[in-house]
Amino acid sequence: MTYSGKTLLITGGTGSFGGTVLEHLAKLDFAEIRVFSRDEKKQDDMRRRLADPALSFHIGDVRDRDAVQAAMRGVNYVFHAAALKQVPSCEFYPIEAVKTNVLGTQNVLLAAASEKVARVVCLSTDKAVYPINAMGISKALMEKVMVAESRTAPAGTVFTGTRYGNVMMSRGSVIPLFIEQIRQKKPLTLTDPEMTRFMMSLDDAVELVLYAFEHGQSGDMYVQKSPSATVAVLAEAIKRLMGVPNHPVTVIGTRHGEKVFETLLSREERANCFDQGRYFRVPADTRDLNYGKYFEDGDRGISESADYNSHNSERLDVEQTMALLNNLPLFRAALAGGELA
Ligand SMILES: O=c1ccn([C@@H]2O[C@H](COP(=O)(O)OP(=O)(O)O[C@H]3O[C@H](CO)[C@H](O)[C@H](O)[C@H]3O)[C@@H](O)[C@H]2O)c(=O)[nH]1
Repeated sequence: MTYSGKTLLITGGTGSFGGTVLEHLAKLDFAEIRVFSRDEKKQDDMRRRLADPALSFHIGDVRDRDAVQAAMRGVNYVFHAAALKQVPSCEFYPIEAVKTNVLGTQNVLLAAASEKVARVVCLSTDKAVYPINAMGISKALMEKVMVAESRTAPAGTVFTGTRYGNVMMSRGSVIPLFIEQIRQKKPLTLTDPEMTRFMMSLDDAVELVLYAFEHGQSGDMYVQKSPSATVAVLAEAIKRLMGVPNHPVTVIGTRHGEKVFETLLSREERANCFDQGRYFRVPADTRDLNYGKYFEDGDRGISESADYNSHNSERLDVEQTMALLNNLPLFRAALAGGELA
């Protein structure tokens, strides 16, 4: 596809997703890329760092429909990345998660529909599937809002979503934490050695969003097939790569709001999705609101299906996890003594 003359808006564009997607987009020839976010300092840092005349910066909050609408004028495409995504803060302030993740998404989609935007991709997380914490619950509702709005969107406006798992080396996540603990000669704090997580790089996450952007039909959710690792394997891989195989480990137990594994596709979604090689496409549920059917028609496919989770996906061993980590520029920079994000 050619994007010359087109304008893209990225909500939450100063975050780690925004920074990486902009590197990928530089090759795609957009006329203008608008970054919409709340923090003027982060915008100013990004403006200086990238010094790109195609980039423009818009201060605003997705909770504010007028601000979203104003930023959306003349826009062709939207990546909706703005979110409250930290599990503990959403746990203590669930209504704040609803305001940003649910109502904010509705604002983005309604503004996009009224401004005749061609495509919107909403970013979600594996924590939205069988959710147990407020962050995951709010993201699950966000996905429902995306699918519901896709049903009534005007012709020519396509809403899609992506769901991805843990992004390795992302700010505040376990890998930089373990690196820091090794640097400070403190024991690694393992929650539960058998706990598993999907392992994705930031580039994988960006490629998934670009795939949904280019191929998605309205109401589709896209998921990337991802390998997973236990926390014990991850810790072992980091210790070996940092040359301290005997570094001590303490098991601290499961944290507030944490699951022993994450799920990228529910049983029902897996029964109804399309396998597209690297990705699964989950089409929108096109059943109507006919409760008679709901009580009379079951689906054997669902009964026989299993969900796609980090316990039953391809499991990485220590060597494979080391290879994956070694492929991450941010990890290699950290090994060389660089600053952690
Ligand atoms: O000291 C620690 C911290 C984490 N872990 C384990 O490492 C895995 C990954 O933990 P992260 O904190 O990196 O990732 P989470 O799956 O907990 O979720 C993270 O990613 C989410 C986005 O999907 C949110 O941003 C959330 O707040 C953030 O913690 C988990 O099994 C966790 O139990 C440890 O063993 N020890």
